[in-house]
Amino acid sequence: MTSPRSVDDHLARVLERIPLLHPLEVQLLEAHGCVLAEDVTAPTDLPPWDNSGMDGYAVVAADVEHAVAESPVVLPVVGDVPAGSQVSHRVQPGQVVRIMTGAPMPEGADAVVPVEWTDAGTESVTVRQAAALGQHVRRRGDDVRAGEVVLPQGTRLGPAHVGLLAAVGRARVRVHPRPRVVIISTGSELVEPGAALGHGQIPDSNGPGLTAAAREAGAVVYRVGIVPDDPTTLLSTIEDQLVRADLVLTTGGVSAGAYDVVKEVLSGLGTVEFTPVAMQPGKPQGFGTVGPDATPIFTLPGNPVSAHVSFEVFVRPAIRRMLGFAPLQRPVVRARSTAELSSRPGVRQFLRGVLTTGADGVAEVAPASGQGSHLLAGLARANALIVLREEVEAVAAGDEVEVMVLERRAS
Ligand SMILES: Nc1nc2c(c(=O)[nH]1)N[C@H]1C(S)=C(S)[C@@H](COP(=O)(O)OP(=O)(O)OC[C@H]3O[C@@H](n4cnc5c(N)ncnc54)[C@H](O)[C@@H]3O)O[C@H]1N2
Ligand code: MOO
Ligand SMILES: [Mg+2]
Repeated sequence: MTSPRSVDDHLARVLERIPLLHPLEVQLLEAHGCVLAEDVTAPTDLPPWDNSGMDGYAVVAADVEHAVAESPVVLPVVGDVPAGSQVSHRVQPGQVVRIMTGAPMPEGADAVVPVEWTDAGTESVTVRQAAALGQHVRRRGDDVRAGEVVLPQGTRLGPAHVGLLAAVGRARVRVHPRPRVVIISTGSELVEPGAALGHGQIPDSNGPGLTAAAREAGAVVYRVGIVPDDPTTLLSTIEDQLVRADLVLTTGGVSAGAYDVVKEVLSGLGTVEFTPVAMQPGKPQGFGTVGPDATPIFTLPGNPVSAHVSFEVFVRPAIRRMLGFAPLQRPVVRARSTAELSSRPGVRQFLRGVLTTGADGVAEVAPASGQGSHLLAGLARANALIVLREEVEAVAAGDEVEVMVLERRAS
């Protein structure tokens, strides 16, 4: 039996073989959540022209400088500029134009009197309060200057970035695209969730669970479904799926069982290596590339918790690398353990944990009940993984431990 590799060594070998996906031009909304692969410059100033910051009246500030409630100034309204109006107006001293928020300032006007400071007149208006020079005028270019890089390459596009791209007139943009991940659950005991169960059968929970995990990590996921423990079917399924995959994930069939067909089929195909990793759960791991395009493939262990933990430790960083994200890992914090813990030396232990803030404001983590690799409900209760590194053998209650924070929050 091959001697186990460390988690760090296995992860490094995996990441060496994971490419950053080539940039593609995609529709603006498809780019949401992706990493920008170009510097985006603004073709024009933003705002593109001076405009009103208030619904009110565009005035010459000097005309209203003495306006007060007891001695208002009355001026003729010579035009009306709703937002979107394409008519250009001009204001001469002694005149005003009614204007709405966002509408272009008429030539000659240099301040806006909000409607609340007036009688809201349409033929003439009574102004009861002075507007200072430039007041409530939003200047051309005060947000963005023409030619300015508004978003540099490498920006991960969140909602405000998508809005800004639209504001500078971009309908398409170059990004590192989402990797297409194919997920195959292997096991002759598996049936689709919801189907009637015969003796010895269980629903496929890895397929849906890892589909959700890969989506959350930013991938586009094709869940192929269930493949029985039959080498021919498995081989043809993998070969068929390669055309649409940037990454393949299988679960099950990689341990020491008589029907562990993933190992059997992939050992003779591509460069897949089956190496135990010194971790618990998640010991049996396989990784390599298959097919003409050297598509990376992970063969994850079948036990549901082992599959999810392996995803967190190896697959999620790989998906993030393809997307161009940094950092690749989940955030790690230190927290006080509420319980005594133990771990085998030389093995990195990942315990499901519930991370909270203690009464004294210090982060505190409690092991979620049950740590067996088949106990999925315990994983669903957890919002963190307690990481006991190789050199750790025992943790006393109250000691600090390393905690990998999962995005899910305990309710
Ligand atoms: N003799 C040995 N037996 C096992 C060893 C070992 O070293 N020697 N390792 C154990 C460890 S650790 C793990 S982890 C598992 C990994 O096994 P496989 O990857 O070969 O997975 P299977 O045997 O196919 O399934 C294991 C377990 O998980 C259930 N399973 C599988 N796929 C799914 C799915 N899609 N949804 C829900 N549940 C699934 C399956 O029914 C089994 O109960 O091997 C240990 N054994
Ligand atoms: O290493 Mo296995 O992944 O415990 O259950
Ligand atoms: Mg097995």
